[in-house]
Amino acid sequence: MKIGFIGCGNMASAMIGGILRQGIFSKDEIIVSNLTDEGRARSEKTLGVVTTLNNNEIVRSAKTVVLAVKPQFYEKVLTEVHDSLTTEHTIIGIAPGKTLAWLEEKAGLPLKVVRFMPNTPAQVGAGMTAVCTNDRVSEDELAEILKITDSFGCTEVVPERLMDAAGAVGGCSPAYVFMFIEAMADAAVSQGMPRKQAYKFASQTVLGSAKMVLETGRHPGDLKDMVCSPAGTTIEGVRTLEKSGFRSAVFEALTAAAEKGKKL
Ligand SMILES: NC(=O)c1ccc[n+]([C@@H]2O[C@H](COP(=O)([O-])OP(=O)(O)OC[C@H]3O[C@@H](n4cnc5c(N)ncnc54)[C@H](O)[C@@H]3O)[C@@H](O)[C@H]2O)c1
Ligand code: PRO
Repeated sequence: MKIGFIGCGNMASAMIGGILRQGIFSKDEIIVSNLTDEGRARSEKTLGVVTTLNNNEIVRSAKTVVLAVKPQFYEKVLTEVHDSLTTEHTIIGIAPGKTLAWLEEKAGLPLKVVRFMPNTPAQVGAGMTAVCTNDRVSEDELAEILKITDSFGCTEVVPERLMDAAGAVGGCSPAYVFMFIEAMADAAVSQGMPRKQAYKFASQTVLGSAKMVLETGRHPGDLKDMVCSPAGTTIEGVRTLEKSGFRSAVFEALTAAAEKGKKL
């Protein structure tokens, strides 16, 4: 086995999807653990990878192990697999708040530790992942790790002190963008547009606007100004968004998410 995932829910499935699509590893080189037989059957059916109910089997069969359970279960899982871990292992944490030092301490031996902060758009190969490592991970090993994260989207290597910021602007923000899309579509529906068409307009507009920021390299404010005709329709919407505290609401939401990450 090349890689093992302890827990195979939303995030693990999204990452494995990219790894398989890009041919980084094959189905028989990936092992995942599930809590129940139903979960195991689901992972086999949807991903076709090797499955087990035994977390120690993951650690015994793969040298790279991703901890893909909720942060509340990290300590329990690390205690459970402690005796199977060796200094040859690379442990990858994907939970907010679980630092490199914390992961190494709970693993109980000096090993390679990596943190990913991915997001759910990884499911469609358009993820954004922050990566940091401890100093046992060499440049060559990091390059291999980046092949994994690049398979499900874009990657930025960041210093660990930026992982909570990355969690907010990358990990959590899809939820806020989906809320924005939903609200835009609701408004279009209230103006008479069919629901399905409203989602298409809202989603494609978010996608296209993001693409403009990425591809033109122009300042978002500049791109916003291009849309606002003098005495036109858009600037009226800008006025009401500013009045409703739109920017501040987004600022506060991301700050709250980053601060929560520091406490987990
Ligand atoms: N969902 C996101 O947007 C996102 C983004 C970035 C990081 N993360 C992080 O990814 C991790 C997983 O999140 P998720 O959204 O995939 O959660 P999830 O609930 O979808 O998946 C977790 C899976 O782990 C399984 N599990 C729980 N305890 C287990 C155990 N002891 N052994 C084996 N399996 C066990 C659960 O049955 C579940 O299938 C979390 O730490 C989360 O913070 C999530
Ligand atoms: N989702 C996880 C959470 O809500 C981590 C980032 C995105 O905690």
